[in-house]
Amino acid sequence: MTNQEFYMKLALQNARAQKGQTDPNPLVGSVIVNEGRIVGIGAHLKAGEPHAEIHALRMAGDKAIGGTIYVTLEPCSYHGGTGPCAEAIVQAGIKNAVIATLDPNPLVSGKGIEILEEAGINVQIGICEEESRRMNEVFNKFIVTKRPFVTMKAGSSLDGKIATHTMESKWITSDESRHDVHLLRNEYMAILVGINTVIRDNPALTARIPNGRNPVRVVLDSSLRIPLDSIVVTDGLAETWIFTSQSADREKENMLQSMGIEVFRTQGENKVDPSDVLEILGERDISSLLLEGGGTVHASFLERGLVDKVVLYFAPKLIGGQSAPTFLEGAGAETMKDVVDLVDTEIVKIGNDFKFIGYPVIK
Ligand SMILES: Nc1c(/N=C/[C@@H](O)[C@H](O)[C@H](O)COP(=O)(O)O)[nH]c(=O)[nH]c1=O
Repeated sequence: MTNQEFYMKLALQNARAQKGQTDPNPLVGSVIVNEGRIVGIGAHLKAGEPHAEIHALRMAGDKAIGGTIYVTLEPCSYHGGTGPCAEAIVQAGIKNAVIATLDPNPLVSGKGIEILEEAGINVQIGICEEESRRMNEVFNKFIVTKRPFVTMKAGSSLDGKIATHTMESKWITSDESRHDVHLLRNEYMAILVGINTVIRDNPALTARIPNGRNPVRVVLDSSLRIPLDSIVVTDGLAETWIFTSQSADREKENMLQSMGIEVFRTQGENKVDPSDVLEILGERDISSLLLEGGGTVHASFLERGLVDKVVLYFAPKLIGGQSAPTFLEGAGAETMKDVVDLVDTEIVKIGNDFKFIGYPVIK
């Protein structure tokens, strides 16, 4: 590992530690080094608060003069909350800038670099670029498409079942895995389930970890079948947004709204189109969405190419049963050329379970 990679990885580590706090802003970290010593470290902590570079420059003070700044994302060039970082870096007397990746926002990409270079600062781009881009996979998608980054999550047996054929499902995966799921929920701004999951499991869908941030609970319910005494309707622990269709009962809609539940009537006569859901969530500045099933919902997003990432928790169990539900239902692939391929895959052990992560190839 080169010196530059060492300092950039330290900046990445500081950025990553803020996951779940900075939405809808990206995760950004910065380290300032002068004569072989770290003189400033910073991370963007919360949207609206100072950027990572500003924190690092404040810590470095005069020791920034003649130093090198490492930043995981191109310094901003527009007047955000604390003024443009690129100009602050110039004012502080920094001599070299090492940047992991350019800003994905086409409106500003490259402008920060220009300000640095015009001031005579040596700029190097691309150190740990892939790691930085993957860390901000949510921001990178949302800032360009204004649609949430969608992760499909399931907990299942080795044979892909999410319940027995008698619909028993508590629990398939281990406590450690389910704790990891709550860490995942904490990172996402919204979590989505189909109405069958609400009726069958009556889930809370909250992030039950210390200082956990509960995502907005999104329920696809085309004919407003949701029981009024469901936890997601009555617990008040997080917002619940229900997406329904034109044919849904108005009376039920009014009843839910009187209980503080937002109901979105999408354009479909009897169905809710996932694309409409993503468009509305994007308009409400939801930059990340976790799909928690069931299999029909997963299929409806996956077959439209709307899933950006797959996270599967497999327990070393075999459930079997032709009618036992799996985490992916729907019509399914006709031929092998229609299957969904996953790339950049990773498998980690969690207790006796293992967690699979992969990225669908969008055809
Ligand atoms: N049955 C299982 C899961 N089940 C996932 C969903 O079907 C549940 O309704 C949802 O996680 C319940 O949310 P809660 O009420 O907030 O706990 N998911 C898992 O990873 N492992 C399982 O063994």
